[in-house]
Amino acid sequence: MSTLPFTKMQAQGNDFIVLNGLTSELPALTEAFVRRITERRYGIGCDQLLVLEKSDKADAAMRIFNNDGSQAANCGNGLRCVGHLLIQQLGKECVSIALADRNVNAEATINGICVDMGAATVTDSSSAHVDIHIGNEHRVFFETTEAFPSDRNVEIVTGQIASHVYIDIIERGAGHTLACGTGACATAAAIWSNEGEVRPLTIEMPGGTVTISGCPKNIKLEGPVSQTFEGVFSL
Ligand SMILES: N[C@@H](CCC[C@H](N)C(=O)O)C(=O)O
Repeated sequence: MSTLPFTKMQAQGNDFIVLNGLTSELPALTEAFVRRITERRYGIGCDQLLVLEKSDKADAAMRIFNNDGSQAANCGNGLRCVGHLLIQQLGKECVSIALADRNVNAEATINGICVDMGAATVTDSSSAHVDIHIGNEHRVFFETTEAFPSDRNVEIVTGQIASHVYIDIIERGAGHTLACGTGACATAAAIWSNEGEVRPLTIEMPGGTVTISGCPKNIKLEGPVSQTFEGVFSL
């Protein structure tokens, strides 16, 4: 039986398996394989599988798979976790990570890891919600008077006190999660759009807190991450 090395990481309880294709040979990333390794009882278990590959335009390319087997275009918490791993492995202060539609930079700060997420764009809105594109798609609800869509990530604003914003999350492809990095960015971008003012916000999620700063053209996502364990998966 062959084995596959993996690293388990988390950011505010949003948990990831990282497979490093820069240092090990990977199996075919079929939907069946993704569902098996991400399953919490028969596999290792996680919200998202992150796969690192070689890139000619960044320190590494990152592919993202939800635990239902679907692929995703962005993952803010995953970028912070992989940023932390690459900073340690490469001994650099700042690392670059390539996604399908953008390159992001990650650096270590006093508060954990900060990632320059690139642009977050408002694509639609109603009195109840604002839609945001940040590589992947989000609908941020300020009132729950409309049905939740299943084709995008959903953030529900449950309270706001000054610059502290409380949200719940239902992720496309992973269901309820304790935190979502792109969801935190989308929430800030939706609030900036509604208020007509750009200011740093603290986003409080069920699993922990992140800070959002920068501006809609380049949102910064910052907060702690940790490596929880390393192991080998039996193929
Ligand atoms: N947890 C992530 C988002 C992961 C992908 C998302 N479920 C999608 O399908 O777009 C984050 O931290 O951003």
